[in-house]
Amino acid sequence: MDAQATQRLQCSTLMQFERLGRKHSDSVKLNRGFRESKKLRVFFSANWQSAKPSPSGRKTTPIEASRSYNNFPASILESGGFQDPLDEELILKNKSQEIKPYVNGRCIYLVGMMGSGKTTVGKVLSQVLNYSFHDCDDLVEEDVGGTSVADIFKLYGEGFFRDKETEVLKKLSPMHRLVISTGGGAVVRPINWKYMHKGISVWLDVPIEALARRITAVGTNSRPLLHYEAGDAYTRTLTRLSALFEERGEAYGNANARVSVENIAAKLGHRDVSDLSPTVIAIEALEQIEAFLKGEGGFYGGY
Ligand SMILES: Nc1ncnc2c1ncn2[C@@H]1O[C@H](COP(=O)(O)OP(=O)(O)OP(=O)(O)O)[C@@H](O)[C@H]1O
Ligand SMILES: O=C(O)C1=C[C@@H](O)[C@@H](O)[C@H](O)C1
Repeated sequence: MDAQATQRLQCSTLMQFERLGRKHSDSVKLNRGFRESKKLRVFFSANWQSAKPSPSGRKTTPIEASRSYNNFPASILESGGFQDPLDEELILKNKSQEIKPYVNGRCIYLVGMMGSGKTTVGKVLSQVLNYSFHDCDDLVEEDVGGTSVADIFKLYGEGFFRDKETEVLKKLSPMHRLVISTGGGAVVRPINWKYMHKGISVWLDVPIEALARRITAVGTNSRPLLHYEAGDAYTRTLTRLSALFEERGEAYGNANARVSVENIAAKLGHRDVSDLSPTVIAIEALEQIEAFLKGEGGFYGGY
């Protein structure tokens, strides 16, 4: 990235913090040493915290953000937690506007295990980027005359399903301005990566235990690969997911960007990844996409 582009990005994030600060309070202190020390620290006053309770009734804690210039733009989530949904929405909107020109219409492919939130987070991303959302499983079902994924597995077998999945990815690959939730197993076929690499791929990395909890809550009817193990529902799901992840963990690593919900939770001081809203995860996805674009070598330089 050239120096001018770097400077533009710094200014934009700085302004984003400033805008947030002005919206809520006049008492934002920006560390004056930022440019010299190459660090930005933003403090929102305790004043603001008491003047503006979160709609959920939770008391928000003072926010402190520390940005390292070296890995700029590192996640805005290091701020210590924007617990107000309105703040999350605003940050998401600003971030999407900031990086949209650089994404330049490329499709975003979300990959990850079953239940990792590809559909939920994908819809948030598509809305904020003004892209269309597509779910590969739905497209396969349509292609097979409205047959459910579970029935496709039962009637025609997994190989047939995987062929259809590849066909769908091939059809999507020349398109633009889509957010695509891929099937959990789409990563295993190298040919699928050829298609997905036409866009930007993002791996939603969620711990197996959290996946098993989510899936157990909604049931495994639509997830035929989870129908085999014995035991209670949670243990069965966990066992099967663990085996699948053993096979696929490496393949998910082919994605251009990785969103680790464990990392987000750690940054925000949450003990449970289930406390993270889809909006916060979407913000991190945009941050990681941005980091990928920076690393593409010269892409930002054209702007
Ligand atoms: N951030 C989140 N916190 C808690 N629950 C979530 C979160 N994101 C998604 N879920 C829940 O987890 C379940 C699976 O989510 P979703 O359908 O988005 O995952 P998916 O990756 O698209 O799954 P699949 O590949 O199996 O279709 C849903 O019940 C959803 O409501
Ligand atoms: O993880 C998988 O292999 C799958 C995930 C689902 O999205 C579906 O694509 C199908 O049930 C297979």
